[in-house]
Amino acid sequence: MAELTEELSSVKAEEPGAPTKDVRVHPNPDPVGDSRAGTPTVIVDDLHIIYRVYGAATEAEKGNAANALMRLLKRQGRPQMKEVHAVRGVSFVAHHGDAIGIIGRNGSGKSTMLRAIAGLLPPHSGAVYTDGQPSLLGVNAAMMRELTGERNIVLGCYAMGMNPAQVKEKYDEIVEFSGIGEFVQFPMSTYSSGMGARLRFAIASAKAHDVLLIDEALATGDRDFKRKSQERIKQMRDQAGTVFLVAHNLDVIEETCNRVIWLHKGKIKMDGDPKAVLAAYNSA
Ligand SMILES: Nc1ncnc2c1ncn2[C@@H]1O[C@H](COP(=O)(O)OP(=O)(O)OP(=O)(O)O)[C@@H](O)[C@H]1O
Repeated sequence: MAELTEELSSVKAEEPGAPTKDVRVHPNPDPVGDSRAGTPTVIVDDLHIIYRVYGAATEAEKGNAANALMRLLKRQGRPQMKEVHAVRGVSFVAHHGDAIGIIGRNGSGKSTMLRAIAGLLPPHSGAVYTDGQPSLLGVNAAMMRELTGERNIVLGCYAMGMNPAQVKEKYDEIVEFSGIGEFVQFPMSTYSSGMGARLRFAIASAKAHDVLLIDEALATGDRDFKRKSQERIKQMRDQAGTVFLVAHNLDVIEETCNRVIWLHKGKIKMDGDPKAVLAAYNSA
């Protein structure tokens, strides 16, 4: 309970029955200009996410005649459900104006945690509280590959809640930012993975987001695009948005984020200043 600050108490007081322990509050070390900057925007409280995989069998349970006979004799069905405990008791508080890098080895739970913050995965236990609507921009963000870039821009903008006049106003800027040029008239199935990623980011970032979750979407862009996208993330922070960035490219994390969370086997191994966390991660 020592780690629970007054700030968090006041936010969580509005949630009847909300758990009040094991939440780490991290002060924003680099607050930006907006008056909301520094106030909590995402609270993750002792979050556990468990996937259930049906029909998965261990080596020992795999289908051989002896195992099948034993199951028949014991009147058991096929090997049942397996559980993957992907996020194991994660707690932290993010603030308006934060850009938080999430790092960790393959399978450490980064994407799972982002999907849970976006509300796409229900917690097994614990909770996620958000101020504003989180938007997840991932490698597989919904785009229609058979449609042109142009159609995807229009549909993507509508999906983010823009009206036709706003789409018209933003269209040229999105094409310009994505740098895909005349390819905007081509089906997205003809795009390289970098071009697709640039267009996705250009569409998603055309709107101000309370909480934008970016999962490896910047990984395939070239240097020029990385610079532009980092500049745009900075603008979002200035507008008091909160950005979460999952990336294996640690340079992008270091240049873009004011805070880094290192996940290891579903738990937070370290949380703090990017330089310190990245140094520890690199020497692990
Ligand atoms: N849909 C799913 N069903 C079952 N298990 C899953 C599913 N998605 C992820 N997992 C498991 O959850 C754990 C965490 O996976 P996750 O994708 O969140 O890790 P990650 O840190 O994002 O990995 P990477 O760096 O490889 O993208 C892994 O053990 C993975 O096998």
